[in-house]
Amino acid sequence: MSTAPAPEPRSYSYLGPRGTFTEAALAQVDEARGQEWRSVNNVGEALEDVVSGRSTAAMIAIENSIEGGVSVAQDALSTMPGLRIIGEYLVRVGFVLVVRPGTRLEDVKVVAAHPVAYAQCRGWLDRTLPGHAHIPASSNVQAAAGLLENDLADAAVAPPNIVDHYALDTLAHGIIDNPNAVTRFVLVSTSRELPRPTGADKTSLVAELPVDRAGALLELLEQFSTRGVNMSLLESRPIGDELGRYRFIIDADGHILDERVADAMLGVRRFSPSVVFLGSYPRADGARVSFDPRYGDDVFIDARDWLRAIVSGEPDVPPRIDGP
Ligand SMILES: O=C(O)C(=O)C[C@]1(C(=O)O)C=C[C@@H](O)C=C1
Repeated sequence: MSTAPAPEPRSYSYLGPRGTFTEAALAQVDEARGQEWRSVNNVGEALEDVVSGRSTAAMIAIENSIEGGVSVAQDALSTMPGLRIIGEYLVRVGFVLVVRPGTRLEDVKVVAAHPVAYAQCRGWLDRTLPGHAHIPASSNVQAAAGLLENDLADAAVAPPNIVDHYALDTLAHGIIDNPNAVTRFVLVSTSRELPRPTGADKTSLVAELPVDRAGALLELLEQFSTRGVNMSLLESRPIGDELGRYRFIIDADGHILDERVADAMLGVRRFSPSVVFLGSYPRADGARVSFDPRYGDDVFIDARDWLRAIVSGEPDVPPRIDGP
């Protein structure tokens, strides 16, 4: 009797050290349980692990409800070839201010924080510690761990459970400017296999505009609106080669195997000098995509069959009785 081959061991890279929100996002991935987890120092290293084959996939933060897009992640996904988003995960975030035991609030002059975390606590920090200086840290947990490694900073912005792991004192709880803050994470791999459509999917892409063409951005947006495809994210990032050149990061509702999304992608490809498909994957919130029946799969298929019949000289395809 032949037995099925054992599944290949997998490894997952994430921004460490242990205790980061990125680790909490990875903990939501069923297939990652019991597999190797590689703690790395930044998003570039996590994605490099995937490209080089050291890791099967990497979890990276892509957007925060207060700070917006995580630019380092958006830029890396736009420029490193061969990467695909295969899953999306949400983590509610909150922060405390921690210090070495004995430090008082009035002693705090320098605060270590991950830039995205700092931006989310900026209002509280400016009000409570006017004139403080900020030292960027590679992650929220590293900001806190660094307090015990050197005295470059007096305090750190860190996740609420940090004192369970490090001998630090909490000076203030709930320092985030909006208590409902959420960070969106994506799982990235080099797999060419498309996650199957679920009816609650998202498609991510990056597109550049034709140079110096009036209305080019409107034309990009029309590729989606004329196919009834809703966009949930549109952000611009500088391409970097000269002033005034931008690429657009787009999240659209639906899966590339949905006819209306595929047709919109063909439109973008015809119009944009550079378009990168980043993936179609299930939405973390599970919200089903709603769209006008005029943009259902059957309408696109019918139109294609009609055209094919004309071109190949086949008998006329009868008109759609429920036509748009
Ligand atoms: O994962 C962590 O804990 C991080 O420090 C990273 C990160 C990010 O890269 O945006 C993740 C979530 C928070 O909103 C702030 C920072």
